[in-house]
Amino acid sequence: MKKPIISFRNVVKSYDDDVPVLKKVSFDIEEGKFYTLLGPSGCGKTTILRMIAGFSEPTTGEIYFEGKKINAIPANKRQVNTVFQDYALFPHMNVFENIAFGLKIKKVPKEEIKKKVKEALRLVQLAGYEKRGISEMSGGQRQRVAIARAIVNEPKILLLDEPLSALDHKLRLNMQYELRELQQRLGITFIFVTHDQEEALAMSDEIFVLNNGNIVQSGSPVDIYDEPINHYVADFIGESNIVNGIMIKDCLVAFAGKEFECVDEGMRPNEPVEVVLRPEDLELTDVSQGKLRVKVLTQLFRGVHYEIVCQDEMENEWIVHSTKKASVGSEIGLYFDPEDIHVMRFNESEAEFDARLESYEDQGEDDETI
Ligand SMILES: Nc1ncnc2c1ncn2[C@@H]1O[C@H](COP(=O)(O)OP(=O)(O)OP(=O)(O)O)[C@@H](O)[C@H]1O
Repeated sequence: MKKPIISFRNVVKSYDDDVPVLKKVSFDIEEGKFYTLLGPSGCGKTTILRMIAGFSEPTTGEIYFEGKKINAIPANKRQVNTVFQDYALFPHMNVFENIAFGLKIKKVPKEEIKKKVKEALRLVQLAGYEKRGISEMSGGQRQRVAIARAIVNEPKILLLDEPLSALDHKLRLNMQYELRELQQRLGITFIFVTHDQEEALAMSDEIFVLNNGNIVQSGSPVDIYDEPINHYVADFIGESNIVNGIMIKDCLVAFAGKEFECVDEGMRPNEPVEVVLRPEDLELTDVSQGKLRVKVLTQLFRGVHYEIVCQDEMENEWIVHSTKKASVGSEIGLYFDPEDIHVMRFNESEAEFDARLESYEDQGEDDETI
């Protein structure tokens, strides 16, 4: 890994001597990538963002920016800008004044401000909107003004705290695409917070999945979707069938009363495991060709596919997403390939996540302006 732009080492955050809201969190952020902090409400995503921005300090542990400790560096001395959920635009100012605000405070010369605001507006595809009032802009346009206001300062890191949550579904999808494209064009590091797994999968280079003050897994969207580390991640990232099983030996797992060839290795013989099969990886077939014999319990039309709930002979329920229809009450077969089976250890812990972090040495310098 390249030298990280941001590193957290054993960062704990507690309020009022309570149970910590972040419990010894360690991670590295590489420059120029799109990161997403993903997790349910209250898991600590915004707390991490606020500490990167400099609005809040760790109770214990260290935060580094390009190798320098920045725990106590105030927000205005960091090369970091934030786009907030509610955009926090000034309603009485026009678009130009909103975007120019920070530069004016920094006493940047007028001509330079004009040039920078124009460029920022071009980047968010709002060229020519300088004189518009904020109240005359749509939700998506306000969102873009908020982004322009953040990027006009040329930050090295842009933090985005659920910036799409106020938008309707279609606009949200458009903005996902635009944000991703903007990040690639600017080449700066984006750290995006969301509780929406589809958004995280669509936009990110790297996802950190959080639960209850811990990072439980980090990786590319495909890694996290295909190889969830535990039940929580498998359940949170997309719909999953999760059943208990036994890893008989390398590449052979038993569940639902049968043995199946798989691709997982490295577990103890006869280790109890959880087995994940994604609904879209299950194919409906004849009983004779299926690997599992199931009875169809319910079927719902979901637009792109049917969602079919079946039950096997051991009474495990299986959700199947299929473009084919099934008949409720009929007996059918489910077919899947060995690589569609994802085997997870029980109790894959956060301590193991920390151990997997590459060690990043020479981080001993004290706080200083960066
Ligand atoms: N200033 C504060 N004082 C006390 N507790 C706080 C404070 N700020 C946050 N918390 C608590 O810390 C925990 C984590 O909050 P945080 O805002 O980081 O979660 P989140 O994952 O961003 O959630 P959401 O998606 O709802 O914004 C929550 O239990 C919250 O109540």
